[in-house]
Amino acid sequence: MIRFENVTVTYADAAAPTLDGVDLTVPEGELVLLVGPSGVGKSTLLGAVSGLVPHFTGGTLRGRVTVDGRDTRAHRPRELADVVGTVGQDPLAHFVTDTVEDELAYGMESLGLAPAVMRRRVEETLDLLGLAPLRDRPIATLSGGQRQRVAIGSVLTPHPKVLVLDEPTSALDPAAAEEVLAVLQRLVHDLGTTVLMAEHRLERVVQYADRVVLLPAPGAPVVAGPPAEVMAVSPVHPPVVALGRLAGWDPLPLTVRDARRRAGGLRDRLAGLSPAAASPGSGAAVAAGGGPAAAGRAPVAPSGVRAVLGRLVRGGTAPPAPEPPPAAGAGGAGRTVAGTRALSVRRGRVEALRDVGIGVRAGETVALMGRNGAGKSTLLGALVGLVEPASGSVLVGGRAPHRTAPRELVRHVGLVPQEPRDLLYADTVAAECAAADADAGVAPGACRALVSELLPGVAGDTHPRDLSEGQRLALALAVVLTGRPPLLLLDEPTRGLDYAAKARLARVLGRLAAEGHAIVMATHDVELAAELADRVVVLAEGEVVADGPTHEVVVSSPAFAPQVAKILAPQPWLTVAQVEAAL
Ligand SMILES: Nc1ncnc2c1ncn2[C@@H]1O[C@H](COP(=O)(O)OP(=O)(O)OP(=O)(O)O)[C@@H](O)[C@H]1O
Ligand SMILES: Nc1ncnc2c1ncn2[C@@H]1O[C@H](COP(=O)(O)OP(=O)(O)OP(=O)(O)O)[C@@H](O)[C@H]1O
Repeated sequence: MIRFENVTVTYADAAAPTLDGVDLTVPEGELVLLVGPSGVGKSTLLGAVSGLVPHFTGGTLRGRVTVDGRDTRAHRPRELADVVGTVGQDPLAHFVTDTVEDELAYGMESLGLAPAVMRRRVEETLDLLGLAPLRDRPIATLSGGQRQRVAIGSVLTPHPKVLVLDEPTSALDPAAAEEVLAVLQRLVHDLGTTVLMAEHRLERVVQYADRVVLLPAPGAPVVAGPPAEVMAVSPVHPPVVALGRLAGWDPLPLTVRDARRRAGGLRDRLAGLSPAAASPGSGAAVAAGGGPAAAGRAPVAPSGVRAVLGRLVRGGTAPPAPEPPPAAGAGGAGRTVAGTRALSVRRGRVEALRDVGIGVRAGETVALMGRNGAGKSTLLGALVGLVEPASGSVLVGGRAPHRTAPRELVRHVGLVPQEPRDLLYADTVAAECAAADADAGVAPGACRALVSELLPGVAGDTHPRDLSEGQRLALALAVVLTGRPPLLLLDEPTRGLDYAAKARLARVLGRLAAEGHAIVMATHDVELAAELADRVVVLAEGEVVADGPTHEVVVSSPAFAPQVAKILAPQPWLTVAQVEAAL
């Protein structure tokens, strides 16, 4: 159904091709998973199928890509729309209407489907994706995960033969991700739909794949085959595979269930041992950047987030340095740096937070978890003064954020928003980093070194808009981390990041926590939470429903337990690193 014949894609001004001589066949009615490190070219490959590459991205495509017999270079994306449905990494960029219901109908309208069919499919899709309560909502008021569901729903309704999905579960809570994958699998099985999907969270998806296609390194030949065979050699693999490789299991299990069946011996070896406290904060491997370049482009759109936070103190005099973080007690958390008391927040008609009381201490890393729309981003927003309390109070560094001047507030708190684009405004990575260094009043080069530590190989002269998703997130993280605020807020900080990059992020954050910075991250990434958080706070419909040490909260919940915990239960292990250290 999809065919690549000797396909080479080279972006304008790039030193080397992003894809080089790719040959690939995706048969009709298969679910094929595309995997590979951050920035390797997965989105580029998907774009060549939907026609976005090179029609919208520029650059050159040599060779031939056909979808259902149509050459994607000869057909613009619009002319492929009846065959291919595409969900990109940034759904917001592709929404064409204002409300949920209209967006679900739009694709069918442009294909001229009968009104009765349209009506039926909209209703089906609203139910399928849990969107019925949101049907009249303006899309602009939806949470990140709610938007991602709408984006997925809007490509399902026209029933295209081919679905091309770029990290479709990145903003979804674990249960929603399972639902979406079950829906996709049903389309593949029942309708013969062909699905090509790129994902980083392999623990969520690999068991649904008929085949896996691996891009191992930029420009390297693709490796395609049955999931277990590719996972055995892949540089990116889920914890279940990492554990299987560590324990020498053969064949390699891809599911928790298969791994549990083989785990008896490993459990025996681990009996009587206990997980050592993780110490991620050591060593700074700094690699130089290098790679493709892009010409100057229009600035990335500004946004409310940036206007209020972080990057506002630009030009002119350097801002006051951030307050040094209060010292943490040896091995334990220090004094409270931020907190809420009986906090309620309204957003439009929605009571997004209700009676929330939490405190965050110096040196503590807190994971905020909970369903899409539970109020996680709203809580982070309240901590930086982006949203006002309806009742109750918020204090950060002793101040009420919404009443504190931004210039003062940035000394106490920094936020990496869910959409990293919102934070970036310069024309190049280098300029962005220079501004971040100046804003923070630190030596030039600090931000750039952080970018390279998080994700080696990001070229300094690239326009932030041309970065891959993971590269852009690494840049946004570096910009905020350069400011070293005492309270660091991260909204879903792993989109586009491969496992190695996540481990490096964990190391950087671990270092900051050890120095006394407090970290609060809203995340659906249960593996990251297990690795990094001391404490997990679970929100449900705006209320705190659990708050406690990570191992207690996540292990007691099937939705939030990491793979290793499920495999080795009832033993107390959460991560492969813990198991490896103990053996
Ligand atoms: N429009 C563009 N112009 C120039 N370079 C680009 C453009 N789009 C992507 N690139 C570069 O091509 C490389 C591959 O990017 P791509 O988005 O395909 O990677 P990816 O594997 O999808 O990454 P991620 O996992 O982070 O989403 C990156 O180095 C990126 O900077
Ligand atoms: N401007 C707005 N008007 C109306 N409702 C809003 C607005 N902004 C957010 N909401 C609603 O408030 C609730 C909380 O949203 P929030 O973004 O805090 O959720 P979240 O837990 O971060 O979700 P996700 O996991 O999907 O990112 C959601 O139901 C959302 O639809």
